[in-house]
Amino acid sequence: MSVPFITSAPGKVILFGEHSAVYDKRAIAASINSLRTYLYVTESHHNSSITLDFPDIQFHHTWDHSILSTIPTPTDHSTIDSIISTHIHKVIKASNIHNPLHQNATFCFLYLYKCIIPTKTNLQFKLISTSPIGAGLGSSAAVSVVLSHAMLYLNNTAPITKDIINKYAFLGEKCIHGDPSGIDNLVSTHGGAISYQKNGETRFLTLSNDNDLLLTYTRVPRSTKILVQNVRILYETLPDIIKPILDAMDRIAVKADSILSTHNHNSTILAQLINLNQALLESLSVSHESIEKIKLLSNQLKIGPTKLTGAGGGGCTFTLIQDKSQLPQFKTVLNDQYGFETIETQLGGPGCLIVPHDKLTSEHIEKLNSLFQKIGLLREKIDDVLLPGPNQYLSWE
Ligand SMILES: Nc1ncnc2c1ncn2[C@@H]1O[C@H](COP(=O)(O)OP(=O)(O)O)[C@@H](O)[C@H]1O
Ligand SMILES: C[C@@](O)(CCOP(=O)(O)O)CC(=O)O
Ligand SMILES: [Mg+2]
Repeated sequence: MSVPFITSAPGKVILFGEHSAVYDKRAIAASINSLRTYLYVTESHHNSSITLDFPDIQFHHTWDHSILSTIPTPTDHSTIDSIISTHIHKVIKASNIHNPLHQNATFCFLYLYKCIIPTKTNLQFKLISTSPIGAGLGSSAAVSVVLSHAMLYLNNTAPITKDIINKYAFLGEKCIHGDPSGIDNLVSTHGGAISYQKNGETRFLTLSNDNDLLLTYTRVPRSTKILVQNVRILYETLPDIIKPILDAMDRIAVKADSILSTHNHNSTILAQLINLNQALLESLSVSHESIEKIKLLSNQLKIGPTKLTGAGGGGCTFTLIQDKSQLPQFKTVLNDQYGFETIETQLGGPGCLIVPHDKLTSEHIEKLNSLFQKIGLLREKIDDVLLPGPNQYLSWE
């Protein structure tokens, strides 16, 4: 068997079009080159079993394969089958898994497992992330991508393409989100910057180098699935009012696409589009007082426009940095007065990557075994061993 090996996928920022993307409107998102999710797959110590070790959400579980074989194998890999879903929920209940984060992750894992590698056993899946979870940075998509990539590698029956990884990652997002647009898994699979419309054209964009953003993590937990459901209720209750709002969000993303597709990015108009998109998201009740605090402060200090990213309700914002003179004060107030975490990052990093079994040396394996044993590691410590880039320790491909 081709273990151990490791896969990884980036987090993402939705620059324009979250929520409206679910209604087939255009959206623009980009990967984050410094925040990634990693999946280390090794042989399991428990015979004929599957073990999940997800320390970021304090979840660890082992199933004997006889339990998993009670779940039927899906035939259609493009949608969630209700009968199979019922069987998986029965296994989750019988396994006494009650925490919603654990249930989401388990359902996603088991559905993809039954689709891609239903007969494989004696495997352990260890997953860690440097990206905040449930924060609007696409952690659910990154989990879906690393699991899909790993299982397709274990299946080893067909060439692995980014398109097939994305297809299964979209299925994984459906397990966690319920009604995803597909933009999160697409950006986490391919990396870079993407202009996307669910039933329209997908275009890869080239971001200019001066895309300095400050990410601010409010530490306010929230569930994308619930936030997306709430917008759906609003849409079905007041369609004549909500449809024009979604149409306006679409036009903002289309305008931003036209600006980002040229080389002289008009930052004044981009700033206006960011502010307009944020205002429309507030009209859908997906903002939060923590987000408003960051937006007001960035305006007061004339840093640049601030907008929530992802489903909202807390989570993260991004601020397009147009004037750095007050940036130290901005970060100090956010960190010390509000207790938020600020992350300076670049957009447009690589998508999903793998270090296959034959590219891991015994030294690499020793280091990975030690790293994945530890919990609560600082982001820098994880990056030193795992982060892909010009000075990478592992041979990512
Ligand atoms: N590092 C991780 N370990 C285990 N599960 C994770 C991890 N990151 C994300 N998840 C799963 O994804 C879910 C969060 O998805 P979601 O609510 O869409 O937030 P996000 O905005 O981060 O995508 C969690 O409930 C959990 O099931
Ligand atoms: C709200 C939405 O537009 C983005 C969700 O992003 P996240 O899961 O909060 O990172 C949903 C979607 O596009 O699938
Ligand atoms: Mg998500």
